[in-house]
Amino acid sequence: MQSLPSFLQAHNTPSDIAAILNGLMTSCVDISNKLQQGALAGILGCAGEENIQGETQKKLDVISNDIIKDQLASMSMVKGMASEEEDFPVACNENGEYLVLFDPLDGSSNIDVNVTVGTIFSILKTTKDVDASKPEAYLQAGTEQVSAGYVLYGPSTILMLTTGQGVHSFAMDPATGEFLLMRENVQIPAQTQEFAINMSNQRFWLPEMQNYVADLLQGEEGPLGKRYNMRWVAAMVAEVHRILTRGGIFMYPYDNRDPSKPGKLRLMYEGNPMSMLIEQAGGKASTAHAPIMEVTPTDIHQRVSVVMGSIDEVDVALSYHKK
Ligand SMILES: O=P(O)(O)OC[C@H]1O[C@](O)(COP(=O)(O)O)[C@@H](O)[C@@H]1O
Ligand SMILES: [Mg+2]
Ligand SMILES: [Mg+2]
Repeated sequence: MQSLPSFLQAHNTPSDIAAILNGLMTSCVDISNKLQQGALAGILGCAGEENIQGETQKKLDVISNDIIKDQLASMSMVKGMASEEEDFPVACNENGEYLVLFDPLDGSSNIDVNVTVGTIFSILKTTKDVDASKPEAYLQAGTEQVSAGYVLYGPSTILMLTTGQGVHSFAMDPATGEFLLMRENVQIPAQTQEFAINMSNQRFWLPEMQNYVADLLQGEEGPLGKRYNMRWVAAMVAEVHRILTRGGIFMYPYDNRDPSKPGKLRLMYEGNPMSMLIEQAGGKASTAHAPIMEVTPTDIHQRVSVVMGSIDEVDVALSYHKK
């Protein structure tokens, strides 16, 4: 089986991008091992701090963030990084030409209940003259990403990766820490009968989303004419992984719980990288009004509403927003 470094080489991945990806995987092996140790290592529970988004940080949010930060800071091609768990971007190496944005631990409310979590990353190209300590340096649209992916820590540890030429999956061999190629050119089925949304927020959604989900729930007796199943893991990595594996639609729509936040998920650390994966696998990713990757970012921590997955089903959801 082909290892990640030899796959990247065989696919002529620019050496700097390959080095960043291999470096990120070194960090993810470390995070995977920490998660395996779990309670035995005394690393579950809260860190006693809040991140810039006002969310309580878990110890493992902080540990994972530090692992990735230390790794990237040592890499000459990394100009700077921005993390969901860091208030401000971190400038790294002056001569670097790449920026790395990441959600070190996605789905962190799952940690204490021993359920799937993940790491999400996005890589942008920059120039040597930018000031990577400034948020403005990172405000590129998702269409500019040169690579994106996630590592899922579940029953096995899996990498889903794109460098703009399809989506490929790798499984970590726990004995060696190597990521080995499992599937090339993953494709999402165009149609689905499975949706994922946090139904407890229903009363906060806009009427368009209320109407679409009401029709999903009517099944074969409703206008969509088919019976749907529902899943909610509470980790975007797991929801997107399910969609890349067997199709589906995942939504974290705008809601009016807090009018200052157009959705819960973060554009730069979650929305953009996951959209690149979904679109590279033949799916579609939208805010409900525009492609997520075409949103012009104004803040590194900004939120975005998300409707992504099987292309035909996403189009059905979007049709409710045009009515
Ligand atoms: O609390 P909810 O509504 O179930 O939220 C779940 C969503 O929040 C997230 O956990 C947010 O990510 P973080 O854990 O990185 O903050 C997503 O992965 C997931 O889709
Ligand atoms: Mg997250
Ligand atoms: Mg997180």
